[in-house]
Amino acid sequence: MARLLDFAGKRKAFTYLGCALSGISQLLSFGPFVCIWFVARDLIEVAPNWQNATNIATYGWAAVALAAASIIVYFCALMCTHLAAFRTATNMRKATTEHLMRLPLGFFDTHATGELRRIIDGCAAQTETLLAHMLPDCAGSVVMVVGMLVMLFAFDWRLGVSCLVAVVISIACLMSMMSGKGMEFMKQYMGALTSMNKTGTEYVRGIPVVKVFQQTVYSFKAFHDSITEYAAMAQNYAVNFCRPPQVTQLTVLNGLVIFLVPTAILLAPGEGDFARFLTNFAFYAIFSAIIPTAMTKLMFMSEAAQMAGDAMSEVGKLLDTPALPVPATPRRTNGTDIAFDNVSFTYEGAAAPALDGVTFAAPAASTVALVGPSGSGKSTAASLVPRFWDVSAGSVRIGGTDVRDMDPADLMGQVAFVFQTNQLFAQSLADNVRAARPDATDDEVLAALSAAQCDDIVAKLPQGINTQLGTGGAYLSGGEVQRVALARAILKDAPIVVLDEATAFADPENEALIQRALAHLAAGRTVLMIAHRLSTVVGADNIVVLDGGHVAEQGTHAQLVAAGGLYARMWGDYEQAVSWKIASDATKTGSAAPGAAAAKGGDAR
Ligand SMILES: Nc1ncnc2c1ncn2[C@@H]1O[C@H](COP(=O)(O)OP(=O)(O)OP(=O)(O)O)[C@@H](O)[C@H]1O
Repeated sequence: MARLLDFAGKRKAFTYLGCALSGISQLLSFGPFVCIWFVARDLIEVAPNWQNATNIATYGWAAVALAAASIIVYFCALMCTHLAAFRTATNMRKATTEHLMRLPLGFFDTHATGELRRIIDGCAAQTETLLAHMLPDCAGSVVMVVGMLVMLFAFDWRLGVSCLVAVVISIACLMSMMSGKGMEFMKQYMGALTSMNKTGTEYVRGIPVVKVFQQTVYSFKAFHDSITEYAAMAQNYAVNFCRPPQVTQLTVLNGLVIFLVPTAILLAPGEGDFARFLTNFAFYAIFSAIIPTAMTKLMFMSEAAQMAGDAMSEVGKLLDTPALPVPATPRRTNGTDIAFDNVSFTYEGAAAPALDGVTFAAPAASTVALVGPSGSGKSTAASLVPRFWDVSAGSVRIGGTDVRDMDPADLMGQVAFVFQTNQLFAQSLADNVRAARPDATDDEVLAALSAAQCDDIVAKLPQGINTQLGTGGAYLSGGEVQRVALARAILKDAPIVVLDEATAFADPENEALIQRALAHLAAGRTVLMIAHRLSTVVGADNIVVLDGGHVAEQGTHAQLVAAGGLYARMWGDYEQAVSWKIASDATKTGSAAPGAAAAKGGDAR
């Protein structure tokens, strides 16, 4: 609770004020019952001459005034706790989101999107209910229980004790549900909920695969299993664990009369002042109606506390995940050359290193290409430059400064990274490009788009750069998305550019445009690029060939082809593949009727 309330910042005081007001509201709510006792006493004293009871109206109005005051104070209490609860949830979401930004990328490989969404959003929402409603209700319930005990003994302690039996049984039932086993159940329940969220998100993302292969939800085994596990857990919790104590509690509370009536029948014969005794009995019979309300509030409070406790532990685990270390006294870099010095890197939990003793240099304003078979470590090497991960051994330096010694914001300012798969947000095209530099003007955005060969994209969008992209808006092809990503990198105007497979989704037409955009982006910058299509790296100043995490060879295209090593073999394979494609295109074009060949313009091209 202390850690939770810390998130409220200055609004923490509102929580305390809200709880105090809720307690006052409860005290005021006892008022009408006391008034009823006075009314009953006056009526019984003058019976059957009811007209002699003179203060009935006064007590009636007092009861109405106290009930109204209780409601108004409770409303104010909820206003206060809601103000604190919303701030707490907001600050929690901010803290977790900000912390995510500082975590190494590897964290996102081991934590699914659905799981993180539940922690950031779901957990904050879970604490909202506790702080906004349950906590003031709990404060009110505590006052209610204490007040109830005072009231129970104020008029006739023997009738009070008979009501108390139900309260004691009810509290025992609550305690049994909150016991060690109950907490364990709640943890498992929350775990099942998280797993369902996680696999559910993966399922939604995988729907295209499910549809293409004509599968059903049952074939998405992880999702199906998590639903059945959740259902079994919820049923087990509700039916086997909670039902016996709940049934006992509700029966006892709603059957208070079971204890009260026999006690009254036993005591009545020995009473000297029977009228007073009858008044007290009437009071207890009416007052006992609020006992179930108090106990139900306590029950909801205990459930909300368990859920908030679980939420806090999830949020705590996320916030305790170590962020990438930030240097105490960051060093600035003077140059834009990149140097890998004996770099080794092993993924968490992996048996073998992805990179082992990799050394190469990319002088300022040069273009260096990373090539090699699949899984040789190209993407891993590229990710070490902007510190998506930290090296296990050796160092990556920019302008002679180890990237780990640089201020992360400074490092990010120096490097533009174009990913293999690029994410466009459901915003306008302009805002998507502006993600690289939020203060860029429309003219600067247009210039970047034009340099990235996106003029045709802007021209075909109904509202130009202000057209909404994504759900409910315009859709772009893979190659077009790639060019927009290059526009982002151009707008960022960083001196170092890392390109991970920039032509991955390009058709021949798009590839030509992307190559032109790349030429624009590379001018005067240090470029580290990964490309599978070897044609795109022929002009690179240096080609580093990786194989199994080692540098197999490096040099210019001509030098490597002449050396007759791995690159020469890859180049040979590439040329063969291209000649096969040309041959198959020629066959297709040749065998088709002239009209069909014209219609198949794309193939002929
Ligand atoms: N997040 C990860 N966790 C564990 N191992 C990983 C992770 N990412 C990559 N690897 C492993 O590290 C090695 C290098 O992978 P990397 O993606 O850098 O290769 P690559 O040369 O870029 O491959 P490709 O050309 O297919 O994209 C591979 O053996 C891969 O299985």
